[in-house]
Amino acid sequence: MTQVAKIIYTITDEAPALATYSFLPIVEAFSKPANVVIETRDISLSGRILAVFSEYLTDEQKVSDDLAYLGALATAPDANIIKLPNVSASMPQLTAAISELQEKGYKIPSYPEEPVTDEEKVAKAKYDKIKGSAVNPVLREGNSDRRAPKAVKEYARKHPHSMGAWSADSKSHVATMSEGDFYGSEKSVVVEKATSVKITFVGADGSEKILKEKTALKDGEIIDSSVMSLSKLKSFLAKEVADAKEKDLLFSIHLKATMMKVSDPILFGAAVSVYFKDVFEKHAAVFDQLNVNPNNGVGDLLIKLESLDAAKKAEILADIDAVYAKNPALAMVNSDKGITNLHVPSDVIIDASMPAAIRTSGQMWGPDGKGKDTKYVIPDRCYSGIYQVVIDFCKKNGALNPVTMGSVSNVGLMAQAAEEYGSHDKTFQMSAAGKVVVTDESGVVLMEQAVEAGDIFRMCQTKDLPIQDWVKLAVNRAKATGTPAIFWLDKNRAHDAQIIAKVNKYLLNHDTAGLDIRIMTPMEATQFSLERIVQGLDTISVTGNVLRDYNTDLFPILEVGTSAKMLSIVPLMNGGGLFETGAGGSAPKHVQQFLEEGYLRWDSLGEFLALAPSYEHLSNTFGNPKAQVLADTLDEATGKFLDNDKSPARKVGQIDNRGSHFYLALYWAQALAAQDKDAELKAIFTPIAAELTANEAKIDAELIGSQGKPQDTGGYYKPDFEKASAAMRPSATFNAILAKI
Ligand SMILES: NC(=O)C1=CN([C@@H]2O[C@H](COP(=O)(O)OP(=O)(O)OC[C@H]3O[C@@H](n4cnc5c(N)ncnc54)[C@H](OP(=O)(O)O)[C@@H]3O)[C@@H](O)[C@H]2O)C=CC1
Ligand SMILES: O=C(O)CCC(=O)C(=O)O
Ligand SMILES: [Mg+2]
Repeated sequence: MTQVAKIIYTITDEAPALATYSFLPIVEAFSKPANVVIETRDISLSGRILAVFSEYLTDEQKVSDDLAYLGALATAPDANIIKLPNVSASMPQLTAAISELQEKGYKIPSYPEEPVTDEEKVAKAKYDKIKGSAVNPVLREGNSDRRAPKAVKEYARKHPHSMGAWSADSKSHVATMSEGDFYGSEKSVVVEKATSVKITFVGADGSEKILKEKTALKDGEIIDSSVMSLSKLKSFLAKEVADAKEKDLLFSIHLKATMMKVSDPILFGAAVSVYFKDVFEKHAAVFDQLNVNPNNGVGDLLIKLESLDAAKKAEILADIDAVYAKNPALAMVNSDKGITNLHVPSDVIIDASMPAAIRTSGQMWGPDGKGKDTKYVIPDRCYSGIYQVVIDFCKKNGALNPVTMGSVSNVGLMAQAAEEYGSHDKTFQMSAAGKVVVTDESGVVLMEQAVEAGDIFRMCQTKDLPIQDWVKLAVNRAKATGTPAIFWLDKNRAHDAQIIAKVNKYLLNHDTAGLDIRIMTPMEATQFSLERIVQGLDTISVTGNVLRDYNTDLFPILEVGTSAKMLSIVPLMNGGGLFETGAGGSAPKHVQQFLEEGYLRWDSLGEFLALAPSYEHLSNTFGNPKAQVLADTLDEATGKFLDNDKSPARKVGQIDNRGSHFYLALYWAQALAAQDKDAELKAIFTPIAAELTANEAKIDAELIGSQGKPQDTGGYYKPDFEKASAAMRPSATFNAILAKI
């Protein structure tokens, strides 16, 4: 164990990174008198790019590989990490970040789309590792416990967010495949003893190609394989495009192209190429020349058209317009700017996009900027059914009511890259027909899947110790709350059947007398939880990694308006603590608003909620009672913050993120001044609280006064520290008081 009681605060991207310029100085100031050191580690997209391309940089430009450091730390017993959301980059985000860094004088290579030289091949491999959800799987050496704290739930009951009314004859629905998907093809095996497996493609002509030489497996590990048929996917999509047109619905597709960085961009690209079939067929030669890849969306296509001569460009744009006229209208991401659901693969991320639509009467926005019933295309059947159950429930019972509804918390199996979210290095698109074979060390065939050219083969791993830990966490939460805990598992899925056997086995290790623990299919569990929710009753959802992600946006967005207000704890399996903030992402829309209007809507409640258990954990691991005082007073301050409604509003002239930080600091200092557990902290914070209280109106005026004009942070993916700090800390009075601590 190291001697210094240390919390690592992560530097990330977009809105949470901006918030950090204002909030971190407060955290540092309040921690210092309690002998708690706050260190930062940069896991932003730009930081991660620079860390792995050192050889292209000058000595001054080189940075340390903080993600590697944190990955190792996460397995240490004294780890204490506050993890803010970071960008899980899609291709368009990655290329934008690379360009920004190049413009700033970093001589890193561009993304080699078609690498030829060895150097290009290495660069592409490095970028592909940075792409997508590259941070969370590294840090998540534990399972997840996410819930809306009582104070947050009470706040929502007192200040209910808007909920769009539901009509019984809403035509909105989920469209999902009936065959040829991952669900339909899944095979699963448990290896009793540690071994390693090889994944090989065997062509119809008998030729062999090793897809992955070696994947190490531990005792009792579950492995699965499944296939998405590209031809069945495309015919399904074509049928749904036609059906949306006939039923006069908006067409939308909901995927997780960030976290599922290999498979889902291909699914997204299939939707783009099916919807815009006429354009892609007619202009195939030009698109080939321009390196157009439908997986990167229409946005990327439009950028590439810029390099054509005016006549050719006009012709293609006219053909695109003809497609819009012929096909159903697309759901919009931003109707003012003409950005559709098919523009950017990372603009529509299922965990946030589906609940947002359900909250808005089951509608999305059409090209005319008006809400309209929508077809929600979620190709694979594994989890799509839960959203249809919620839609049916709202059609029958009307919108849920935040004032009276209960809560669905989550205990999620996540540790050690569990299930689909760890499958990237074992996911491949097939270039020819044949079969994919998974063999163990002794050459025994464990699984075999038939494939056609274009199909996606995927293998997942789920380790046994994380499953044991997850079952334990579920039992502990059920005991602590007296609430039913439902395992969302479908015995008809090969993978889930293996998990069910392990759950039944490991539940026997615990005293479950008097607890209500059940196993239901995801669709049954959704129905059961909703029936309870409308009676004001709580239910724990105990789920695998994907449903952990989906449920921790779905229920919070309906219950408390946003997943930003979630407590999100990851008890690391080796004893450390990872405290994630909220359950949502990096809210790119908020950055745009800040740059244009000087108003930052990001709600840091997730950061406040994460920090308290982090201090508490630190107090326990390092025997530092002052840290416990910080935790208790921070909780008190957060309660008062909610009572007094000091979260950011939405518009210029009202309190924003920076104002919310001031109020938290004010209430925190007041709570530290009022407590009697630690005389030293009381003495330090009494004058600070008095000064903050006396200057409340002045500070508030300085903060509000800075709003309403464009801001310069010196960069999007790599802001300039001085400029961003100045923009985020505009109250000289507040800064001067903080400096006195
Ligand atoms: N843990 C992580 O690291 C995660 C990272 N991401 C990444 O975030 C980026 C954007 O993803 P996206 O799906 O758009 O998700 P976001 O959560 O960033 O945005 C969706 C919407 O959620 C609301 N929201 C989320 N957090 C807050 C907050 N703290 N305060 C106020 N509102 C909030 C806003 O909604 P409204 O406008 O309705 O108020 C926002 O526009 C992607 O790059 C993605 O990879 C996504 C999820 C998790
Ligand atoms: O890692 C990511 O890309 C997103 C994570 C996420 O959405 C979640 O854990 O809720
Ligand atoms: Mg999520």
